[in-house]
Amino acid sequence: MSPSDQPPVARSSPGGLDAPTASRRGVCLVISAPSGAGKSTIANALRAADPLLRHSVSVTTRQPRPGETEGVHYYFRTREQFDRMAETGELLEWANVFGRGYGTPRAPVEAALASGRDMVFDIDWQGHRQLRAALPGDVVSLFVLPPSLEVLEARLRSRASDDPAEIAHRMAAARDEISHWEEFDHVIVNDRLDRAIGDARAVLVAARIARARQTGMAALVRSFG
Ligand SMILES: Nc1nc2c(ncn2[C@@H]2O[C@H](COP(=O)(O)OP(=O)(O)O)[C@@H](O)[C@H]2O)c(=O)[nH]1
Ligand SMILES: Nc1ncnc2c1ncn2[C@@H]1O[C@H](COP(=O)(O)OP(=O)(O)O)[C@@H](O)[C@H]1O
Repeated sequence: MSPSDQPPVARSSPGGLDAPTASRRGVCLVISAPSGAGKSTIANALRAADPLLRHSVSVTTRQPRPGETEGVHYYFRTREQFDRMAETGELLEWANVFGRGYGTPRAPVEAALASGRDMVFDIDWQGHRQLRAALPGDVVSLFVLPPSLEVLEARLRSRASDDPAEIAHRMAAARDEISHWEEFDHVIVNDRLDRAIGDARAVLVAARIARARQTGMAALVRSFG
């Protein structure tokens, strides 16, 4: 293999921070968990350590929480606007979660993957299923478990972003979300946050290496004409 055929594996760090290349399609890291288990915290930590990792900003019909910004945390839309986006194919996947619409805009994902950018998705199990079907071979998934349901409830309360009725709704849905854990490639328990972030980072690095190997093999096979 000549140096130019080398797959674009990270050389400077195990995190794969090299500049993206069009010859290497990006990978999608899906992180799912019951509400309050820590998936946003983990996804934010991954992105903070890796500015090239893109966050897929979802569309939702729920109200913004204090501190949430349009276009950064979510695109906040009415139910009518959301339904129109779903009907016209603007959403790569969508689902109703806790009685609200949530969906992934299609165009940014397709552009990012084609230009070799990796993306992290904070979506539920329904979105994970749809994304896997829509982007075969591009998705690696991670399910985050809380140490216990008691800790999960305590985290939802301490986050103080939802009223007691909404917290009760989310706790009632937690068992159902957790029942889908076997559909995911990897499962971690978010007990100590630093360890959970390290585990998530290892999943991302492994996905990048696997993708680089595929790309490297394709380049090698092409070189035989
Ligand atoms: N299918 C799907 N689920 C989403 C999307 N965006 C967010 N979700 C999920 O919707 C649920 C509620 O999200 P949110 O209201 O932000 O609450 P949080 O998860 O407790 O911070 C979570 O399970 C998210 O993973 C999306 O684009 N598609
Ligand atoms: N390992 C952890 N230990 C203690 N608190 C945590 C841990 N991980 C996350 N948290 C806290 O729990 C709350 C819920 O986390 P968040 O990332 O918002 O969950 P999710 O996105 O899954 O709904 C937040 O207040 C967060 O700071």
